[in-house]
Amino acid sequence: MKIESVTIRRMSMTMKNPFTTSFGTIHQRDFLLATVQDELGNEGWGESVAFTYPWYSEETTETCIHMLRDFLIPAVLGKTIEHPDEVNEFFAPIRKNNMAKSTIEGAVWDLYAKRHDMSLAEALGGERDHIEVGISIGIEERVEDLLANVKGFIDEGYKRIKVKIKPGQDVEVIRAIRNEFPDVPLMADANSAYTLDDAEVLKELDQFNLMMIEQPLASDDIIDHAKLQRQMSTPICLDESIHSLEDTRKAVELGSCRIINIKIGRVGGLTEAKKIHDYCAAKGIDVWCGGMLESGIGRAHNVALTTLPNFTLPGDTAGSSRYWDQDIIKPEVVAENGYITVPNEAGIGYKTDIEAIDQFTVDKWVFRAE
Ligand SMILES: O=C(O)CCC(=O)c1ccccc1C(=O)O
Ligand SMILES: [Mg+2]
Repeated sequence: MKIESVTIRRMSMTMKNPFTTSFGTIHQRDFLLATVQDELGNEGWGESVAFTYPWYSEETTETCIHMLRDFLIPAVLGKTIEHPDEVNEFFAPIRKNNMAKSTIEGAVWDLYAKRHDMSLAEALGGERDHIEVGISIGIEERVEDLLANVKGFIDEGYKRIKVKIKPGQDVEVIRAIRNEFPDVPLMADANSAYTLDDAEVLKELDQFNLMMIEQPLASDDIIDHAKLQRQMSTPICLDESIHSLEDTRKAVELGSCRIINIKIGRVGGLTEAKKIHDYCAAKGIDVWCGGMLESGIGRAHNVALTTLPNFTLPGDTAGSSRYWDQDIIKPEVVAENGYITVPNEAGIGYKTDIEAIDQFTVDKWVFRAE
């Protein structure tokens, strides 16, 4: 298939509820959508998960626009591609910028699946017709509000509860949840808010039978995580530290984690995500699919990826209604009793709602092959 055109849209969607991490609160979700078109008029869609502020990683919406316009789109425009794995080869000379790369790569995967009349899940080699999902709950100032949120999501049937923690809002918060909900599958995500100096506090979390603690230490660290894992019985899960299969191999060899959160954007696309999945399957490391407060398009990619067999733990891909009053796909992603049914239709399997997309578009650029 020939890449005839690429369209980039800058989107801005208001979140139903603000989401607070150890870094701050997100009210407005600004992100990019990419549409790639082939010579037959088929269209594939991808989403950039970068935020406007570089708190989670160094990438931002603006750096993604720069990378896409000046390097990544020129690398694929007019090219004939047999399989989406080839996109990685075109991007190989360009360092890092994984979220920017993933925007196009994801769109090419969707295009490829549609062109071959398969679902994206099928194109990836997925095996499940439904996936188990959990929920990620932001920090609340009042523990009562957090407990009410936790209860609401347990009642909705989510398969595991993840809460954000930060220094000063950790052991007591988890204790309060455990007191109320002694058996709920529970985990904590620190988004790199601690250092090894906090090991004593982190070790206190061992008493609460958590499924895991996600990214307690620095976003670029695997050494200290290995030291911490040796002192803690709770499995460590890495998120921010893992950008590639190579990072995964090193973290696993060092013993820096026992679980990996795979985010398509963070690792540069579905091809790399699948490689990490396969490696972890061979090494007996469980993986789950992380979330980045995606719109329906990124969410659909997450659903498809999660159909691979080693996604053995519920991920963060909750239903659209957790994030949006109105999503940009039809139907929206629905989580029912903690399960999302994987769509059978070609590509991402959900229709893009172009009216809604236009409504949330604040800028748009079209690039055509010569
Ligand atoms: O619900 C979601 O999409 C995931 C929420 C979440 O935990 C998160 C949201 C934004 C940035 C980073 C993270 C994270 O997993 O660390
Ligand atoms: Mg995380």
